[in-house]
Amino acid sequence: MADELFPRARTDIGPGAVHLPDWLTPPAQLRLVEACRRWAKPPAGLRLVRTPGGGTMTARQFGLGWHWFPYGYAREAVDGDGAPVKPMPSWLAALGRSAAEAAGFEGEEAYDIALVNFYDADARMGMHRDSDEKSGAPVVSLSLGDTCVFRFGNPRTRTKPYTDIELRSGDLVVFGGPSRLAYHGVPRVLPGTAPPELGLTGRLNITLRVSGLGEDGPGGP
Ligand SMILES: O=C(O)CCC(=O)C(=O)O
Ligand SMILES: [Fe+2]
Repeated sequence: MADELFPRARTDIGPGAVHLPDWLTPPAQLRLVEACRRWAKPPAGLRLVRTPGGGTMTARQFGLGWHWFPYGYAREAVDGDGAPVKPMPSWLAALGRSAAEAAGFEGEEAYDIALVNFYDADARMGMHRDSDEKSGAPVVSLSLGDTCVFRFGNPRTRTKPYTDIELRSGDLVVFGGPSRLAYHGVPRVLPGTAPPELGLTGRLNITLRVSGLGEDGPGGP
């Protein structure tokens, strides 16, 4: 949605947390959506995530490189079909690196996890911290499709202070440093706001992360 006179500005949303609007070009967005459609198919494809309390997450998910489950990482879809997780493509790892650099971070560790969430119109994500990784490298978050409200808080409490921002297709958020373990969530998706050329009903979010779990994971040497 390019409905402003002025481009949206790069904004700090916390110490070490930055929002870079329109970071992905429209063709790059389309390539990522097409790739997500391929990866989302079985084996180890898009699944409903059950939480230990007996609930289900409303966003459906799959991983590349490592499989996230509540609450840890495995090399197989241990809470899904049990199949080996698909490898993390080197081009996606490189995209993670360049996104972190665009946000002002430098680091040597390779991005070896992609977690992809698919939100339909009613899906949300409660306030949580990304705390199952063993590395302090910044989390890179790419948004595709429908706009959402993204709530970015602080590392101490899942309540205020927090900032609500709109994430649109192509936007990048990177959070590291003092905000690496900040609580964040997605209170709502704005249905029907995806760029029409993506042909996507809903929202995809890709977070790229460094596992810190070692070299010999899927897609490793
Ligand atoms: O969908 C988003 O923007 C956030 C996703 C997220 O927080 C996560 O996957 O841990
Ligand atoms: Fe998260």
